[in-house]
Amino acid sequence: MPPTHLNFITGNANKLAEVQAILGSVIELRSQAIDLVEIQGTVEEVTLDKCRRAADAVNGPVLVEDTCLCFKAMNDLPGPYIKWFMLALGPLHLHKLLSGFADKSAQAICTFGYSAGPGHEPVLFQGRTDGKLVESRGSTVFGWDSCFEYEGQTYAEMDKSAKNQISHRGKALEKLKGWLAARVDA
Ligand SMILES: O=P(O)(O)OP(=O)(O)OP(=O)(O)OC[C@H]1O[C@@H](n2cnc3c(O)ncnc32)[C@H](O)[C@@H]1O
Ligand SMILES: [Mg+2]
Repeated sequence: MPPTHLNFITGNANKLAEVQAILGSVIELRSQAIDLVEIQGTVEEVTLDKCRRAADAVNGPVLVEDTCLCFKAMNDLPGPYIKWFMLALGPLHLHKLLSGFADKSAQAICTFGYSAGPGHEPVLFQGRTDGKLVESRGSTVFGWDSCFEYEGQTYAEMDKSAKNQISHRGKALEKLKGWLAARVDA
C-alpha cells in the first residue's frame, strides 16, 4: 500500500515550498521543521542517516531530503557540505571558490529519503542537474539559486515552475512520484 500522506522533515522553508508545488497535487504533504544532525559521508550516506534520524525523532513515517552542490574542479566538494560554505560566504561570494580554476562546472544533487518508520530501511530518490557556478544573478532568497547557471539562466532568474521542470529536486521528485504510482498499481 502507498503512504496516504508524506511527512517532510526539513528546516528549510524554500525547499518545502518547492516540494509542495511539485507534489501537492499528487499526495497530501505535511511537514515538521526539525533541525536534524547531518553526518559526514557520501551523498547517499548523509541522506540515509538523516532519514533514519528523522524516523526516530517523529516515531513514524518520514520524507527527508539532502541537497549537494558539487564542483568538478574541486573533485565534487563542497557536495553535502555546501550549506556551511553558503553560511560563511553568502551568494555574493560563492563563485570566488572557483576563481583559481578555468572549469566552472557544477552539479546540483538532490536526494530524498523515505522511511516507513523507525527500523525501516529508507528508500532513496535522486536527481542531478548539471550547470555552472557563476557570479550571483537574480534573487538571493534561496541558497545558491543565484549562483547556479543552467543553459544561460541562473535558477534565480527562472520562473519557479521552469526551475522545477529541470532542477535536481524536480528530477528526484519525478522518481518519487513513479515509486508512489507503482505502489498504487501493485
Ligand atoms: O533541514 P534541511 O532539509 O536539511 O534543510 P537545509 O537548509 O539544512 O538543507 P541541506 O542540509 O540540504 O543543505 C543544502 C544547502 O543548499 C541550499 N539549497 C538547497 N536546495 C537548494 C536549491 O534548490 N537552490 C539553492 N539552494 C539550495 C540550502 O539553503 C542549504 O544551504
Ligand atoms: Mg540540513
